[in-house]
Amino acid sequence: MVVATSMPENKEKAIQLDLPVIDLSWRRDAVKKLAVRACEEFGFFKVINHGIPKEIIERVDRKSKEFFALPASEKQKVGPPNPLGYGSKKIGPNGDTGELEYLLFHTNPSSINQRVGMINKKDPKSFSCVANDYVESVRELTCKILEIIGEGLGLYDTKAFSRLIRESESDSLVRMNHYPPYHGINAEKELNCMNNKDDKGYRLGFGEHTDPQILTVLRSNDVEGLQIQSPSDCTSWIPVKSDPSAFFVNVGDALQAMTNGRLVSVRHRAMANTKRSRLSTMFFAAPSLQTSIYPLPEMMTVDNHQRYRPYTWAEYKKTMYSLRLASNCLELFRIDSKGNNSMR
Ligand SMILES: C=C1C[C@]23C[C@@]1(O)CC[C@H]2[C@@]12CC[C@H](O)[C@@](C)(C(=O)O1)[C@H]2[C@@H]3C(=O)O
Ligand SMILES: O=C(O)CCC(=O)C(=O)O
Ligand SMILES: [Fe+2]
Repeated sequence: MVVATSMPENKEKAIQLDLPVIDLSWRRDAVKKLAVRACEEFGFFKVINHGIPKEIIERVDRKSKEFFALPASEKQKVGPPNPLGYGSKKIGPNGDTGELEYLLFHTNPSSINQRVGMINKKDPKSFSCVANDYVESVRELTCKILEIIGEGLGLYDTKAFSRLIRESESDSLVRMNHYPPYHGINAEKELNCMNNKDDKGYRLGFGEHTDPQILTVLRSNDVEGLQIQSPSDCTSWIPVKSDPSAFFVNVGDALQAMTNGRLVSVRHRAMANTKRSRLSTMFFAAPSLQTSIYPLPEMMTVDNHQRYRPYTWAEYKKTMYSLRLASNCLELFRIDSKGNNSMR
């Protein structure tokens, strides 16, 4: 049910919407139908009863909080985000900025060990062990969700997506974002004069974009901020109610391409709250660099021609890193009904 609640002057409509919730303890038959429907309509859903032990989640939350509380000089020891490392306010290589700091790592255990070993010299393994345990549990959850989606789509090979993430060469990433609160004596007043804020005075934390990978699995603390673009209207943003006990799943560009546009890579953004820190952790599930991504034959029919040209994940990454955050990278790989592509 969609309800327009207000029409603020900044032209962005605030809408309320019941976002899809998938309970993994439900019957498989129901879960697969609902997951596919959610990915078609919103490109997004919330997962509850996911089975990831509370201790794994609590430990990663604690480590992330401890890391971001360190002095800047300590955090910088991780190295600048090129693109992996520790970053503050700068997002990507093309001038994008946001009110956040972050850690971005490859998910293979040695990548995390190498980079974070620099921080806690007394106990170099503690951050990496906690992060690696988290990554492995969330990788498993991601594969389970991808298999549910594969079944829901009626694929002959229901593991076609999950196999790419289980590969040892998978290029999956993990990101920890910290959106600090905005203090200062005149915080509220200053915010009212700032650009990059919404009608509640929240500042833009991470600007609008789609995720380029196959699937993103996100978890956050209880501070809201994530918003997804309404499927029916590109100027409306739907705030996602925070739920630290749940995971939030969104379709990425590669899954949109492999399903020939049936599942949608949703545009989303994160706002920074004025009063409290938002902490979020994302697992970006990606294939290996040499994997060829193309619409699966089962996703094409006489009425639905091939919508994207084949590309390797390495080619897509190169293109995406040449673009600004808000760009629509997948559009450059689209082909029309005559098979023409604008990039070639
Ligand atoms: C501005 C950029 C940051 C980004 C790479 C890009 O050139 C465009 C896509 C951005 C994004 C969004 C989702 C993920 O957070 C991310 C790690 C990714 O794979 O694509 C970031 C990139 C980044 O921060 O390096
Ligand atoms: O931090 C968040 O809540 C979302 C961040 C995000 O979308 C991203 O890092 O790609
Ligand atoms: Fe994202």
